[in-house]
Amino acid sequence: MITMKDIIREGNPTLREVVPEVELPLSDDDKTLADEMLTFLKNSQDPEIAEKYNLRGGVGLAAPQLDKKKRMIAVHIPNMDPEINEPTFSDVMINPKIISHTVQDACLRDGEGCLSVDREVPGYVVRHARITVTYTDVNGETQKKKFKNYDAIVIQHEIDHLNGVMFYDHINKVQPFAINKDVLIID
Ligand SMILES: O=C(O)C[C@@H](Cc1ccccc1)[C@H](O)SCc1ccccc1
Ligand code: NI
Repeated sequence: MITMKDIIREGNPTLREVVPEVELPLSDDDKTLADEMLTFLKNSQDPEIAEKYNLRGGVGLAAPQLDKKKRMIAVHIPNMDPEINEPTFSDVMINPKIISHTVQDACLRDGEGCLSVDREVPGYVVRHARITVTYTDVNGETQKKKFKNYDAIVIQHEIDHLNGVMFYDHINKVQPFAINKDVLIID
């Protein structure tokens, strides 16, 4: 079971590497890794399990955060409507690629954090408002999906991890909350 001790922190050079594609068809080890990554996110969102194992809540996790140099990310985004128990999106994305995006940008009003960063870094993290992503799923099927709003932000945060990019790289160093007027602010 993945716990916080398995997640590498900023300063580890792996977080700054562009990691290679996952070889297909998936090996048994990679299938196990994919399953464990998604299970970590579900555990981290379960109050009892998270407390028992001292897990930080996460909606996304990239293999390099586990010191695994592979282009693999897990995403498990709960529905904001507490009445709806189903996540808005939950999958492991292998060799994900943003094939198109809007000119319009977006950012989270509250900024971003990272399981590999044990500090607050305030500021707007400006990203594409909507993206189209292709990836291979754990069954070897090619997927092409469109994402917007929070889901698009999370997936871009995770794909950044495959390219050695940290969320604070996107924050304006001089004016962290300066954004141009047509950037969509997501609550
Ligand atoms: O470190 C990671 O990659 C996982 C991040 C992803 C993320 C953070 C902020 C904005 C978008 C994506 C964790 O999910 S950070 C913890 C968290 C948990 C719930 C909601 C927002 C952030
Ligand atoms: Ni992160």
